[in-house]
Amino acid sequence: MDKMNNSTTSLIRTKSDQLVETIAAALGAIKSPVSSGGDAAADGSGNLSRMSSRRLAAASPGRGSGSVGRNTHIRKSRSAQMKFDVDDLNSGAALSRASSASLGFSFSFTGFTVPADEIADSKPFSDDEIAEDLEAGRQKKRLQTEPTMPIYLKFTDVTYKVILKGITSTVEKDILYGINGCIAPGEVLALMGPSGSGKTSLLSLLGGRVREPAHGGSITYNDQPYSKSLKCRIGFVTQDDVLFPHLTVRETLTYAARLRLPKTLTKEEKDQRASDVIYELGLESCQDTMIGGSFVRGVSGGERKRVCIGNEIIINPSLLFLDEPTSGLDSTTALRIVDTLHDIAEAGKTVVTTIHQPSSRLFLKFDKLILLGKGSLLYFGKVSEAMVYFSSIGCSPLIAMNPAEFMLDLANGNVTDISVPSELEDKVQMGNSTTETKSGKPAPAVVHEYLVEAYETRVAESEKKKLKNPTPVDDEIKAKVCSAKREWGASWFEQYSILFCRGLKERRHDYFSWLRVTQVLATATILGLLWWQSGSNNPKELQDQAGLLFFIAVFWGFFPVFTAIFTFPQERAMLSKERAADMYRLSAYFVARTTSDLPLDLILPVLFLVVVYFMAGLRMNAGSFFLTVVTVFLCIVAAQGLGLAIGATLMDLKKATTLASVTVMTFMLAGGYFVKNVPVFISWLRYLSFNYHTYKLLLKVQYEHICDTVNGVRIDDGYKEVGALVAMVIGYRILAYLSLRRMKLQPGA
Ligand SMILES: Nc1ncnc2c1ncn2[C@@H]1O[C@H](COP(=O)(O)OP(=O)(O)OP(=O)(O)O)[C@@H](O)[C@H]1O
Repeated sequence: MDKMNNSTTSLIRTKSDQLVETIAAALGAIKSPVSSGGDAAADGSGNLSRMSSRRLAAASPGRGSGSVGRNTHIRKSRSAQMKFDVDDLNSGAALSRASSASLGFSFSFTGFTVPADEIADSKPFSDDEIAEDLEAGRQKKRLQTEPTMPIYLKFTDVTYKVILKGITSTVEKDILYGINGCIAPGEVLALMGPSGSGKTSLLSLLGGRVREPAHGGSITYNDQPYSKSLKCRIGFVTQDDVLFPHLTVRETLTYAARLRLPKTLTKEEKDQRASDVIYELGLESCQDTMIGGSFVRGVSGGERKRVCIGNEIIINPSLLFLDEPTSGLDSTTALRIVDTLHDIAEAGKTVVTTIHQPSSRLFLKFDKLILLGKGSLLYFGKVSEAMVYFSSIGCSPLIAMNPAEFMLDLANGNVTDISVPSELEDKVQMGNSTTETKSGKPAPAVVHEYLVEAYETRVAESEKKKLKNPTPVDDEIKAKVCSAKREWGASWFEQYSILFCRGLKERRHDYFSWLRVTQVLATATILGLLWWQSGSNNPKELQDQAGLLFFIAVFWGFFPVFTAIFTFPQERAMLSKERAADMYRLSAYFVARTTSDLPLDLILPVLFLVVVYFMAGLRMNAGSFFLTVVTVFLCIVAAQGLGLAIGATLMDLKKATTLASVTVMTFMLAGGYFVKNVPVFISWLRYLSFNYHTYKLLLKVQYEHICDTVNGVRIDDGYKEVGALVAMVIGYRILAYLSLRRMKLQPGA
């Protein structure tokens, strides 16, 4: 028997266990400056050992409870700190390898990763191997992420309401009613509840994503209120995957690293971090695949979700919020993602995630749980103690049931296959139709009321008292949270150039879209054929040719407006998300976004004019051709400005296209070709029309050497027209920029 035990033990003793012992001994000898001597070392090794064998422990509901007791979070956070101490000793590599090996998924927040199959081998370590590992760790130390600042998140009596503005009245809708809870570094908190129970709202509030003072109660980070400096310490993964569909996985993460990582890192170091994250999240095989979207096939849903998580963990956040990271994924992929979250938490981060219908295996992996029902708190505490709590209030499953399903049923007020306490049964027996359903079970509203009351009377007060205890962090760390200083990852010019390149890459398919090129060339050829070698030798010919010039002014005034309208409404979600994370200055984004389209704006009209100009036999000299190209270019940029301004102001494609079509039509009619004798009271309209100024300039370029007036339009020096177009180019863009500035960030974005 003993023999058998011994062999089993030796099998269970993996490389990590041996390493843990070695490191614990080393720690004991060296005495890390952060840990408090031998005790801390022992504690740390215990935790490290727990981490490496977490997979075994996670399967048990008792995980994180029992002997670990009330101080789990403090000890866990110590474990996280210990991890960094250990990393400092260059030994973290093998430890995290061992922990990821059991997941079959290579993840290490220390930056050292090795393919899972390489690690899975359970052959005991030799001393030489350990030395090699330590040596490797020393060599790769520069790849490590900097230690995370621990953040304890506490929230007390959090309420939230939205104001719904109707046509005649304004209604207030309560979303959350007095939610309490806390989470420490090293822990993963799950927010669970039926659809519409307020999970996303609570997550957005905790993540500092709700700006308006519509919420009550207190939310603190290391006992300090939210401040802008926290933005760069918070990662927020939204429910919808907001990514650029035409960028590859590597490009997405590289641009995020370049924009978000601090200026102290070089470009190479930032790119290396992106590579580390790709490796850590197991995205190597799809790193050069496009993300994809509704119209483009790309990476799978699980991979996309991991890219979203990578986008956030790349900044090494202290707090990571995730809105339904496992929705729509199969249970194995979901499990992988939750394992990843655990690995992230183990590195000293505080992780909060909403979760929808988890499997029982997945559910038991979380440390803490908040169960919401219609915006009220039904349970807050350890996951492992949730079932005990519900049975203590008289609610237990009558058949074998996934605990998450049982709790969601309760939160929905559905007590089929669930035993209810005598209090509720009594209400049913009284035969009141409002308290009883057809099946003789208490009505959902009654169950909800009972659960809310039970939590408030039995647990809420003692939990609130616990929340008043100060968090165990230094004043220096607390002060860092309050600092109002906002730090950009890159200078304005760097932000501009990164965003410019990203814009070019994202829209490269547009630039070389044969559809657009064909559209322009086909129109040009038809125009060339219709006006084939037209002359300007007599007034009739002149009038005919002026018609072509007017059409050119209208064509290049019309298209840019309608393409530019889509720019900001389409990128709204991305802009909201990136601005909420303070990734860049709005001005850098705006200038980059508007200038990255310019190359195409120049290529297409040149192609168009090369065909039309020579087919239609317009004035044959290089100067005239060049001035015609410049005029058309000015018209395009002015028209684009109008489109950008309309799109940014309305941020609604339907409204924007309606307004744009009316405006473009008005400008076209006021352009000076169709109506000559415009009434004085409306004649000012033409000065607002870019078609009018472009038409006048085109007439000047073609006919200034022949006549003073063409088709009723006077030809003068052209300065006014150029001035007006330049004013439009700038003015409309300023309007668009100001509209974007006042754009509200969407909560949860
Ligand atoms: N800005 C808003 N305007 C109107 N109603 C809102 C607003 N924000 C939230 N709500 C309402 O508040 C309730 C909670 O919404 P929330 O998105 O937080 O729920 P949820 O639990 O995350 O739901 P789901 O699981 O379906 O995503 C819902 O009834 C929702 O309609």
